[in-house]
Amino acid sequence: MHDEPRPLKRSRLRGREGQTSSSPPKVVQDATSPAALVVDRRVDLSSPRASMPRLFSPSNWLEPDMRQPLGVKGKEPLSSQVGPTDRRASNASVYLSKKRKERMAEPGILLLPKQKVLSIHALLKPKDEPFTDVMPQYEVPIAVIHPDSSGKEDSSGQVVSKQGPPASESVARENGSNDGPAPSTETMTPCEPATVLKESPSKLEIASSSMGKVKVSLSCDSVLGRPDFHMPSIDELLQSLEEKCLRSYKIIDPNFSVKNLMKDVCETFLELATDRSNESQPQERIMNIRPAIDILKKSAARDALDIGSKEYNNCITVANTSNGMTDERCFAEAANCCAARGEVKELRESEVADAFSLVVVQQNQLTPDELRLLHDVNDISKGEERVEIPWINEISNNCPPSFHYISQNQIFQNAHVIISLSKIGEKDCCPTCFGDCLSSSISCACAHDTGLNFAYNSDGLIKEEFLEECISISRDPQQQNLSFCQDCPAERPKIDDILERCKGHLKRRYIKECWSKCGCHKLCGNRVVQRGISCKLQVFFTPEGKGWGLRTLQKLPKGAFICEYVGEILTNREFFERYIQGRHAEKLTHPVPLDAYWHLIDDLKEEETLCLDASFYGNVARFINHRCLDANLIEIPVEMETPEHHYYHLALFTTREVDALEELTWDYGVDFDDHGLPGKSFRCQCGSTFCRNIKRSSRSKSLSNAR
Ligand SMILES: C[S@@+](CC[C@H](N)C(=O)[O-])C[C@H]1O[C@@H](n2cnc3c(N)ncnc32)[C@H](O)[C@@H]1O
Repeated sequence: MHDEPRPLKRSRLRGREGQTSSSPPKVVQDATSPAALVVDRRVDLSSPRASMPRLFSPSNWLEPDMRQPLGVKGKEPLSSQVGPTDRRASNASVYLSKKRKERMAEPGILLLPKQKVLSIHALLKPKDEPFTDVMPQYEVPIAVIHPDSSGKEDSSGQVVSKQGPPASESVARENGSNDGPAPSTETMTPCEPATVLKESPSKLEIASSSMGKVKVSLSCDSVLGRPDFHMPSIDELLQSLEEKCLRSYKIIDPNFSVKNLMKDVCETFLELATDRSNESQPQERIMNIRPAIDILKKSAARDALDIGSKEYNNCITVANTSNGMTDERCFAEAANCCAARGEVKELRESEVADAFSLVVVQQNQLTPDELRLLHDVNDISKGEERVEIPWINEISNNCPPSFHYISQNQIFQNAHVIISLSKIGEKDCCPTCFGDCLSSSISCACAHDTGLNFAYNSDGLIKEEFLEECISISRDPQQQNLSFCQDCPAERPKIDDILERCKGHLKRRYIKECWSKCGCHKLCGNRVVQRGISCKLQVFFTPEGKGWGLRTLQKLPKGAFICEYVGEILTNREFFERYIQGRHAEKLTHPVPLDAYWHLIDDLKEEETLCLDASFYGNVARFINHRCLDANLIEIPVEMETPEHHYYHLALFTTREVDALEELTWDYGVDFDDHGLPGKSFRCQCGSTFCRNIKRSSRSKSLSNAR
């Protein structure tokens, strides 16, 4: 988009030479002019705001050689996505009025304060108009807002109309007045496409038809543009605009949609033009589809368009879905459906309510907590991590589920996790070490748990041998890798049920990292997990029906630390109670038992049998999907501040080299034949040859094929 070249502007003004700018334009019929042009004022697309640099886009994360693949859909050129109706409508040559105040002050401008508009223009109520054989198949715009007061004038300086009855005539008809000439529907002709595009390089247009429809259209003339001009897809354009709005204009609602903003423009236009706000029948009142949450009350984006409705800032649309969840997306989707079809469809309250059981709530009903749960598209961690973790949805309009992002485990209530320096004995730390423990010729005490050898190499990766051992323990469900409790803590909370036999716990290898009582540097090679996430990750919506997932935006080597599985630390009983109270009904996350030490202690107290629950509080690991057996991540317990193993950190490392944009997965250890336990009720879509959720017959076939 670029500013209009001067010669063109002059040519458009040619017909006005010799006129004073204050001469009031008249409305006449003209069979040769492209559209009915009544009022003009343009949005300056070349304003500094409009050309603000994109500070960030998910694709900026990519290494240069991988930027291309991210765009999954919407690759058709814009022109091919514009249906005949769109083209015809864009031909209606209508422009957005920017500031009502300014307009009123400017000479030669026809858009007046509301009452006057009503008395002059034909933008009143949508009403039934008889269709005759000669009428076009589509609705004919009867009013156009034109970029400047010069408008589309004939040589006498009159504003001209082609398709419809002049606005003043329609109003006269509406009012039952016989003063003006009768509107002649027979003279209406279809809008011819493209003529406007040739005349103006870039402009925002609003067209309104006698049927009460309003359409916003953006014209951008490539011929007059730069030589490097190329046509972006509509999806590309919307995504880029949305990112710009979210970032540059500080609109923090991830549901913000440019399509909806355009729809807002239409709705507000119609409102202003027809005084709909005063309509008495609420069920027929057109509902304003607004950007779901206008937190800043007055966004700069809105400023730029200055839609100017008083109540705009006070109302947001929130959908109440049938399952009782609050979801503003339904509404946006409904609007987007229309927009996707190239229509600016008016959603009436009754229609919307039927479809989604929507209610409109006031913005001030959102609690600070709810606002906090909205996800920043550029960083779902909200600054909690060392790196930004963007999220993207290339499949639908859904945004990630609400949860509190935490980067470190937090105790819910009863979990017995005592972090005390006095509990860390000589054998659990290395106070005399200095700098990097890995570079010392003698392994320190912190390497004891890993066979006098650190688990990490100098590149910060898990050493091959240690990693392979961890993988084989986790993937081989043989008896020798399992231990069984006499009195399994996992079974104890089910007090009313028949206690089941311990299902076994994996005998895991541990990593012991240096910590506060150690003398080494924070950058010591034996401190990897505690330094947090360092690779480029992205939360994305999976196309296979697994919901959200996590992927890497860079190629990762084998043994690389990805993230810790972070959540609330609950006792087993607390989790069980949470589960039976139904608090997990809508949550997809699973409890992760910290059970690696259970079998070694006979009288493990209840408050020491812990699990992690990331449903309500968690980090990015809560998006990692399950893959049976051959997942590219593995979880390894990491001990830091508490030497007794009943509480530990669970860190995820790559089991192999992982390509950029590959989804990251780990094996939850789900037993798909066990239907009794929380969080196991999904139909696995992992796609692995070793999937445990496929029917036994096909599983054995695929396993034997694999061998
Ligand atoms: C820890 S969450 C992972 C993130 C989740 N996909 C989301 O959208 O929030 C686990 C849930 O993801 C879904 N899921 C994970 N792995 C899956 C798989 N292999 N096939 C189908 N659904 C899966 C299931 O609904 C499961 O309950």
